[in-house]
Amino acid sequence: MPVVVLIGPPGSGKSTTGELLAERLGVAFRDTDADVEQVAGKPIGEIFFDDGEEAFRALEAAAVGKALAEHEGVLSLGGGSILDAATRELLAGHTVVYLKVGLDQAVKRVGLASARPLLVLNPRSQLRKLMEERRPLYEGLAVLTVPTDDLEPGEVADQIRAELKLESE
Ligand SMILES: Nc1ncnc2c1ncn2[C@@H]1O[C@H](COP(=O)(O)OP(=O)(O)OP(=O)(O)O)[C@@H](O)[C@H]1O
Ligand SMILES: O=C(O)C1=C[C@@H](O)[C@@H](O)[C@H](O)C1
Ligand SMILES: [Mg+2]
Repeated sequence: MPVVVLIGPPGSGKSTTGELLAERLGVAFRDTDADVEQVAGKPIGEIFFDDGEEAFRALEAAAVGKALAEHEGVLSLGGGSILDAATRELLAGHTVVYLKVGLDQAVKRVGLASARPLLVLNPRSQLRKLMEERRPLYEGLAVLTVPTDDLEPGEVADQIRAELKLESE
């Protein structure tokens, strides 16, 4: 079972913070977005473009199920993976941490990073919509919520360690 499962919208820092947290705990890091890309043999943007979001979500649900079953370290989930009801059920009993981010910060952060297929056109209004839709799902799944707006990724990682009393291996 993963030590910690990170959830949150695009730009919340799941990949960045997850990698740092794993490093500090001395455990492996895994990101289901990378798992999906490996299975599909192409980047997420191309999966959306060639096969559509539904096909991506099916690959994602399978990747999350597999990672939850076999990964022992820190696991970051794709931002929209919690839209799937079966995935939400699988997350029960896991140490799920919600990385919370405000709209302004999220817009800034995704603007800095590589293209995200759902945010190509008008990232601010797309992000606002998906954050509003998903907030109750993220909140309902989390055993810990960390507001990240005023923290560096390393500080977020340290807060998770402290709040969950996680020891390095
Ligand atoms: N706490 C933070 N403070 C400042 N910048 C951050 C923070 N967390 C992440 N970032 C930056 O924001 C960008 C997006 O972060 P990251 O890719 O980790 O988000 P994500 O939650 O994994 O997004 P996605 O759902 O699209 O995979 C990166 O450029 C990263 O360096
Ligand atoms: O929030 C989302 O729906 C997404 C987030 C990313 O992690 C990727 O899984 C993909 O870009 C979709
Ligand atoms: Mg990510």
